[in-house]
Amino acid sequence: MSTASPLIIALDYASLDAALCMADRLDPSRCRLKVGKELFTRSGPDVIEALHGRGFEVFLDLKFHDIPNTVAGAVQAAAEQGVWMVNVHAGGGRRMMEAARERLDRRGLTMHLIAVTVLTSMEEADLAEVGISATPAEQVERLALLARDSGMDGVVSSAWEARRLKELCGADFLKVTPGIRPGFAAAGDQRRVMSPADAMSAGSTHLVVGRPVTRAEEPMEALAAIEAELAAG
Ligand SMILES: O=C(O)c1cc(=O)[nH]c(=O)n1[C@@H]1O[C@H](COP(=O)(O)O)[C@@H](O)[C@H]1O
Repeated sequence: MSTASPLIIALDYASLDAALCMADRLDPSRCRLKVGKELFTRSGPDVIEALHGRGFEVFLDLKFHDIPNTVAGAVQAAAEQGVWMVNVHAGGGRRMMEAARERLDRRGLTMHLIAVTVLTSMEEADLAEVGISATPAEQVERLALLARDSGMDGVVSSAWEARRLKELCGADFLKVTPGIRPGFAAAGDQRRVMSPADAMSAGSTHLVVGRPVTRAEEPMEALAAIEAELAAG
């Protein structure tokens, strides 16, 4: 089932059963689901098949970062499982991203292919420690332009960079932003958070939301509250 909703709910669970329990409480016409490293490492492709069987589109968030041929193969494998979106690390460089794009194009595989810029958990001091003297905002801009020029459909960044990325890369370039906190939710361990409505008006095209929905007593009520915040703008 395809949905027009910008909401992607992060299924951050340690078992297939727990993830499917949550999926069964959500509506595939009102959100997509994100499967990350922990769940996929435990469950393997079974989780993707099970979510597809329930009508959900899946964002496979494995943040591939390796030599070009290896990443191209991994991206091909994701596309052949019918995944809606997959991501790689823009830090893997132009040749890696181009190889992934070329592999999909050559096989006629359609799937959104996006690149992670700077993780929302990283601050300027963390970048300095790995030899990057730019600020997070500067580094996000640099990697977003590289990702666009290397054939990516969009990037993952914090919503705080979305406005600038829209100016630089256009409205159609996907801007998938985690760190979203509706009015009713606590920031928790996220540092650079933004409300759903502010993130959309800044230029985000998709909002990744985890705990505000998955830890709510009634996940669909939490999702409806986010939809109401979006509608109120
Ligand atoms: O790639 C991601 O989805 C991601 C990138 C990033 O920079 N920061 C970030 O929080 N995420 C993911 O977004 C989700 C946020 O979940 P909550 O903080 O519970 O809303 C988690 O699954 C994170 O792994």
